[in-house]
Amino acid sequence: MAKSPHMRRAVRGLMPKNFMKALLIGFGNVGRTLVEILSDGGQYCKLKDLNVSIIGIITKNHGSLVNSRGIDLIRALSEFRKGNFAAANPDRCDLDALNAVKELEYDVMIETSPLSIEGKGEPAVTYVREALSRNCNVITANKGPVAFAYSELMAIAKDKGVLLLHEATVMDGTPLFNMARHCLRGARVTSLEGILNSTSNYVLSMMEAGMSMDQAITLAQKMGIAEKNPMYDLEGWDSTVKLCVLVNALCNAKITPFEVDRNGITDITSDQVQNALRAGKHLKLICKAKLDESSPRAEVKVTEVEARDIFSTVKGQGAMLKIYTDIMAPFVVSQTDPTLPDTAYGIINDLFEVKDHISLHTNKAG
Ligand SMILES: NC(=O)C1=CN([C@@H]2O[C@H](COP(=O)(O)OP(=O)(O)OC[C@H]3O[C@@H](n4cnc5c(N)ncnc54)[C@H](OP(=O)(O)O)[C@@H]3O)[C@@H](O)[C@H]2O)C=CC1
Ligand SMILES: N[C@@H](CC=O)C(=O)O
Repeated sequence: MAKSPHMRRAVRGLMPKNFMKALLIGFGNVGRTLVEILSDGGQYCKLKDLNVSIIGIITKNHGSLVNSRGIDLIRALSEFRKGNFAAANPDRCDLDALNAVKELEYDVMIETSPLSIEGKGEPAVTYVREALSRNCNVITANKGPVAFAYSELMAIAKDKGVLLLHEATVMDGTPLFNMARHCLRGARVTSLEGILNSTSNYVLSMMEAGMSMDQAITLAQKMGIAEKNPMYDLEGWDSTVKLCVLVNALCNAKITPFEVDRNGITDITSDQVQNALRAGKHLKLICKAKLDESSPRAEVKVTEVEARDIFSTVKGQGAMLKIYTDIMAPFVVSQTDPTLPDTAYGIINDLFEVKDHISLHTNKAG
């Protein structure tokens, strides 16, 4: 591959040998939180062995930073807090995501651009496909690629001998896909049931406490947990894509979001929430998938759950997944009050997996 100006960019600082080079697509709530944690030298002592260096940060409207020897992350964060990467930053450039994915040299691409339902996961599906095709590992927090193109992308990853990981896509950093990969071997997942969207559960909980839907949505946006387009949360799309990721990854089945029978919480009124509460019940956006037949059946629906139902214990932005298998009795994975560091941790956990993979397999074409 010809060396582009971005690859020859000025060398500042020293990147020790064996550092994993990461290209970060997106520098929003998730991307920035990840960088804050990675750049916070002393606080997280168990991260010191990760040895990751971010060589590119790409945004859509806020410019990009590229340095093949590693970006100064503290400077990037501090400049971005003032609104943008500074024009005086020697790493600043206008490289867009597709060209960055195609041109730069990196070991792992981290995808944190927004979910797109209308675009069926694009342009992130293309970014992931391009990175995998270049023998690069991929970690995505964006659910689009794994909800819309799971089998195609996994086949490329397998063919190239690289990893496509997505722990942060469902229940943030809660070890769900890692757990399934290592601890569900030999068991067939037959059904899934869960509350998977933090924002809608938060909104319903706040409406129980007397807040209006609009006030609650504004708070969820301030917390950084709502999608860029919050209607994806409220109309059940985010739950739907998460359910698809779970079905595709845990059940080895093929499903895309448009095959899910979906509704959301947009039409739910405060009166309905309060009436349920008076009857000792709670309104919850419940996701269900059944894998018994040849093609999976999946739905996302507002459901009145009894106080004794385990899903009624999911408060605020919490989430819960009940997993049914052919061998064991159903078990539950639950998450309390996740915030952005939880999502960033999902990516960090995947980075450790990529690091191990790279040290085991040295078949990167370069
Ligand atoms: N927030 C959360 O709690 C969680 C989010 N996720 C997922 O993680 C992803 C990121 O979420 P979040 O950080 O909150 O989103 P934000 O909207 O805060 O940030 C998105 C970032 O992606 C950039 N971007 C937008 N379009 C493109 C594009 N076409 N190519 C390259 N970069 C692009 C944006 O740049 P610019 O600002 O310049 O437009 C911005 O830097 C989403 O897919 C979301 O579903 C997953 C788990 C939890
Ligand atoms: N918008 C999502 C963020 C995490 O995936 C949610 O509310 O759950």
